[in-house]
Amino acid sequence: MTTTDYAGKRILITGGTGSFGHTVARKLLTRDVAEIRILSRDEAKQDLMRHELGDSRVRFYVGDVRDYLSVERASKDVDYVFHAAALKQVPSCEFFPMEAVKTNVIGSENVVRAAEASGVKSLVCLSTDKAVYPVNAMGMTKAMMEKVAQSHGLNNPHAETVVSCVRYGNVMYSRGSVIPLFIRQLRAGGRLTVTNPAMTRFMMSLEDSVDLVEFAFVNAEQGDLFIRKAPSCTIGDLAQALSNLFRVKADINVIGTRHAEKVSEVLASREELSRATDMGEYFRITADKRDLNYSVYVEEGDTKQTEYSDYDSHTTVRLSVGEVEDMLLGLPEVQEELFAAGLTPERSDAV
Ligand SMILES: O=c1ccn([C@@H]2O[C@H](COP(=O)(O)OP(=O)(O)O[C@H]3O[C@H](CO)[C@@H](O)[C@H](O)[C@H]3O)[C@@H](O)[C@H]2O)c(=O)[nH]1
Repeated sequence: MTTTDYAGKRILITGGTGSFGHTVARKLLTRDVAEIRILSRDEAKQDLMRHELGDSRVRFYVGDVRDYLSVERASKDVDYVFHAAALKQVPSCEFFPMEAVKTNVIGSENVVRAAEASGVKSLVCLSTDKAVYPVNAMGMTKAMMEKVAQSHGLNNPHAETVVSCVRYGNVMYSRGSVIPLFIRQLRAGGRLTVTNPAMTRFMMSLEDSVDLVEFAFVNAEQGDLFIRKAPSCTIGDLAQALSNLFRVKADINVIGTRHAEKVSEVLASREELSRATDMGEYFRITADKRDLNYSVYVEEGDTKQTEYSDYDSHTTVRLSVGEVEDMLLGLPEVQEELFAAGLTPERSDAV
């Protein structure tokens, strides 16, 4: 999709008041879009966003993806949908798994159904690496969301709406995540709560994640799932990089892993990679498009799977402490935090 493909189009962002929604909306407003709709539950956040963006092309719909009618209303006459509404916090989903089912699974099905009913051209659903070999309710429900998205094409060969998914790693400085937490702790004296210094996570900027969704809109065929290749770092190195930037000698307090955390994450499994296309910075993983008549397919085991290994945050390109500092310095939020602390946003030697 080129810039002009958005011209005159209506775009719906579910869960649109979050950091992803803000970034996408800002980007789209620089193009000639007819309308951006934000569907979300929190009217106060909507009001804040309305004032921040100050553009009459942005319209706000109070509603909940759990409620089909509210999704249907927001989807009417829409061309493209970014489905970002989700329960994303691992610990809260552990305590309230059925709430995760309602939003992430049933809510996503509502979004798919409403998109098809409204003749939407393309819908991209945002998923996470935690959906691969999931061990927590957040990941399990996101894995189910991916299945719901893929089954749309399987069950509707003449579907009008192309439904695809993208999987992210950790989006740096996202709300409630470890980077803003460590910064707060550094600015409050430097006692850092580190779960396990050896844990690794894929690191992506918000811009990278928005690019990934746009890539999906341009390239998606029914049921595709896209990932963007990403480097990783250990949480110990992340803590060290932030300590260096904020010139604070951190006092590391190892608190142990939280509910249902993994020591590393997998962005794509070996089984998926065996049917993926390497597109340079991205992988396209196609849906298994066989129907239920398995007997008509040639009986051949998939030997290719053994040639691949998981795309795992322990084995992908590993960032050094200095490289993590460079990535952090590229984030406007970290620059602002450094200015607020009276510091110059630049690399510094280990403290
Ligand atoms: O006080 C803390 C909190 C977290 N961590 C560690 O920091 C890493 C990142 O944690 P966090 O930023 O909370 O992210 P995740 O739990 O990995 O989950 C995030 O990343 C997912 C993608 O994998 C998103 O889907 C989720 O919404 C988002 O919360 C993990 O290794 C944590 O163990 C600490 O060391 N100390």
